[in-house]
Amino acid sequence: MTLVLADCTYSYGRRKRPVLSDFSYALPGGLTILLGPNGAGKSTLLKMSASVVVPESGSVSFGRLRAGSKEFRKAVAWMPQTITPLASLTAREYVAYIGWLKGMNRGDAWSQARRALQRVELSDKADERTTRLSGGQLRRVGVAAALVHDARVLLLDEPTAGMDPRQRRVFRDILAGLREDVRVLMSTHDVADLAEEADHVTVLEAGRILHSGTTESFLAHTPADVPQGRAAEGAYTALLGHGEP
Ligand SMILES: Nc1ncnc2c1ncn2[C@@H]1O[C@H](COP(=O)(O)OP(=O)(O)OP(=O)(O)O)[C@@H](O)[C@H]1O
Repeated sequence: MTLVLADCTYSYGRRKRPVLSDFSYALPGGLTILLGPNGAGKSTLLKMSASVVVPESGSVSFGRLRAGSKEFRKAVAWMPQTITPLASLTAREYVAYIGWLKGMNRGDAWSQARRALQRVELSDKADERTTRLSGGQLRRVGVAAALVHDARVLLLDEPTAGMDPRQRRVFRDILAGLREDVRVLMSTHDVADLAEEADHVTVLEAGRILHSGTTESFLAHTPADVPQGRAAEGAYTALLGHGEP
């Protein structure tokens, strides 16, 4: 059972050209990295998959769960690209609030928020107002919020942006420690980020899938003259034929 987008079209405003047109995608198992240049449609794809925005046509589902249903909301977690700090909420309250929005009862949301903050090593900031956190700390609050309700699909929009190297390591360990049946789709501009851990790579350009397959099949695009350690970058550049990560 997986997350499936079938023939989805979405545009920001009636007169705008669709960002995604008749777009179909089935999220593979394990960890999938979503790559693509600025404006390719990665955030839009993640938002549509999370049912945060609704396609004009087509459908989004997770097994028998239709996007928008309460069960779908519980099963699918989304971490936005920008975590908006709220002066009235501490880190723990923020994470618990997301848990509550996802259908947890207040008690569970409160206790699981503590545990989720522990996982991102932010226990010492649990009672700090979110407006007083650094950019990297806020992203970790975002990761904790995505983890709090034990979702079966995690949709993460540039989760590692702004994280220091130690926190990236912690994040990798979190991914490695997820239950085997949890599927993750995460966007990143750091092409080498998680290239070793990822099971699959999907590359978007201008709303189209340029490549979607195993990490091995992605790395097979690496030109022969690319130095060691830069294979992922080489494969990405070769696939795009141009362009920056
Ligand atoms: N709220 C919005 N209103 C209007 N247009 C938007 C909005 N959000 C995104 N777009 C447009 O939709 C297209 C895809 O944007 P999207 O954010 O999905 O790309 P992305 O691949 O995530 O980019 P980035 O790597 O810069 O985060 C872009 O052309 C962008 O200008």
